Parts: sequence; structure tokens; C-alpha cells
Amino acid sequence: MQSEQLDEERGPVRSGPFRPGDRVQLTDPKGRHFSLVLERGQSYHTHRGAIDHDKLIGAPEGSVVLSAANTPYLALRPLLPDYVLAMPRGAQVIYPKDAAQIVMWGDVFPGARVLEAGAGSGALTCSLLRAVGPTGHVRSYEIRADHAEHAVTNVERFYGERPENWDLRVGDLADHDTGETADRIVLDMLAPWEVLPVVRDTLVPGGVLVGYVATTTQLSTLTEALREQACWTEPQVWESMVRPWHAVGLAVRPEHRMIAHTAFLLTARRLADGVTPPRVQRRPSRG
Ligand SMILES: C[S@@+](CC[C@H](N)C(=O)[O-])C[C@H]1O[C@@H](n2cnc3c(N)ncnc32)[C@H](O)[C@@H]1O
Repeated sequence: MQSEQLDEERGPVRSGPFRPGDRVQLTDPKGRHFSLVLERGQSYHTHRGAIDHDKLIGAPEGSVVLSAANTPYLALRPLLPDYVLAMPRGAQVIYPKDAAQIVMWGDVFPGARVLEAGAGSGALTCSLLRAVGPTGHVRSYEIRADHAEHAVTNVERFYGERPENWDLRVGDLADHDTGETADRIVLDMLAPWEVLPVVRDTLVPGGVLVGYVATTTQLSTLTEALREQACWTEPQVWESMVRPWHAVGLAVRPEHRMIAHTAFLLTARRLADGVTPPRVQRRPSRG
């Protein structure tokens, strides 16, 4: 792994002129992306000729660099969504549109203690770590060792090193020690209802549970299991659809393609022990 230059306060440097160690995303005239890590004296070989890293080092972000065949490439540091969409994966990742919903409706705040399962490819973990900040903590469980390896590689590559406030455990969330309480819990796994006993006993009163499931049958099983536990507010369920638009001159219209379905989102809040869940007639909107 090539390490990125680290800033003591913020992890890898994410602004200012390009420096050795920076990850750079090049975009060619057809909009294709290529990713490289800058190293003095090295070249990046494209099908339109080589690009010297030294042409980029010291240049401002947003510069255009020419390849040996005079093809222009736009150079920017990848944003977290760019990184997530390009990351190598074992398990399917949570897409940026859903990660944003999870952080907002899961109310993942700076300083929060978050418990997550499964870590999968580590995509959501990157967003959770950013949201809790240096004073918070993310504890991730991943039952499959091969998926955990992807998570470690992806998180370390994004942050430039293993974040001190991240704890990845290779194992079943069901075996979690409930004495290690959490303010927020996010479940992205096949059968989240199976771990609800440990989730109930780990989440603090008022804490938020976020569930992320791909099918309606999983959604039904999860919501009914939560109601049966009788220690939750009424589950809120929704999905997010983002429709990109083509906007050039007067040709302003929706793009022909979109990511239509990823998964359903669910939130519920932990009630204090001994409280009977109130019946809610009308649900607040998730707009
Ligand atoms: C869809 S992936 C998670 C993707 C991840 N959220 C991301 O954004 O990269 C689901 C993961 O849950 C893991 N898993 C399933 N059951 C689990 C359990 N009981 N405890 C821990 N991990 C579990 C699976 O091995 C799988 O890697």
C-alpha cells in the first residue's frame, strides 16, 4: 500500500497543490476516470501516452495535464463518493445516495459511538468515521474474513492509515458484548432480525437503529421483529431514488439511466426499558 501524505489534524491532505503521496483522479475527454498516487520521477501510462507525475506535483487541484500524445486530462483529488464507487469490493457497497441518508436520518454526530455490521467492503465505514470525527468511535463487525480484508484495505487507503477510532472485529455481531454500549447502530446484513437481541441490549435509550435491506421480504421480517421486541418507536421505512439530469443549453431533461433500486432504509429509536411503545397513526415524512 502506498501511503498518502498525512496532515496531523485531518488525515490525508485533501486540499492545496498536489503533493507526492496524494491520490489523484484523472478524467479523460470521454469522462473516464483513472486513479493514481503521485510519486516523484514516476509516469502514469494511459492509452493516449504517458503522464509524468512531476507535471502534477506542485500544480493546483483542478489543473489540466497533457499526456505524451497531447490528450488533456483533468486532475482532481477523488471525493469520498468517487472513492466509494471505484473501490475494490468483496461485498456490495452502500451507495453514496444511501450513505448520506444513513448519516442524516441515523443522526450520526461528531463524538458518537457507532456500531456497524457487516463492514463488507468498508464503504459505509468511511462515511461513518468521517461523521463521528476524531472524538467519536466506530466499531465494525464482519463475519467473513475475506470481506474484512477488503474493508481494512479500503478504509486504510482512504484515510492513509488505520484510523485510531476504528475497531474492526472479524466475527458475528450476535456475539457482541452488550456492556460496550452504542449511540447509533447500523445493520447492513442479510438477516438483521437475528441480531436484534444484542442490538436491543447495546443501544442506549433514545439511540437510533438504522437497517438497510434489499428486499421487501427482509423489510417485512425486520419491521415485524422490531414490533415484537416492543422496545422501539414505530419503524420508519423509505427508499431513496436519485435521478440525475442532463443539462446542456436547452436540452434539459432527466438522464436516460439511473440507479433505480439499491435497498430499503429503516430507522427506529430505542425506548427506555419498561416503556410500552406508543401507537403512531401518522408517520413523519422522510423528505
Ligand atoms: C452488503 S455487505 C455490507 C457492505 C458495507 N455496508 C459497505 O458499505 O461496504 C453485508 C456484510 O454483512 C456481513 N454479515 C452478515 N451477517 C453478519 C453478522 N451476523 N455479523 C457480522 N457481519 C455479518 C456479510 O459477510 C457481508 O460482508
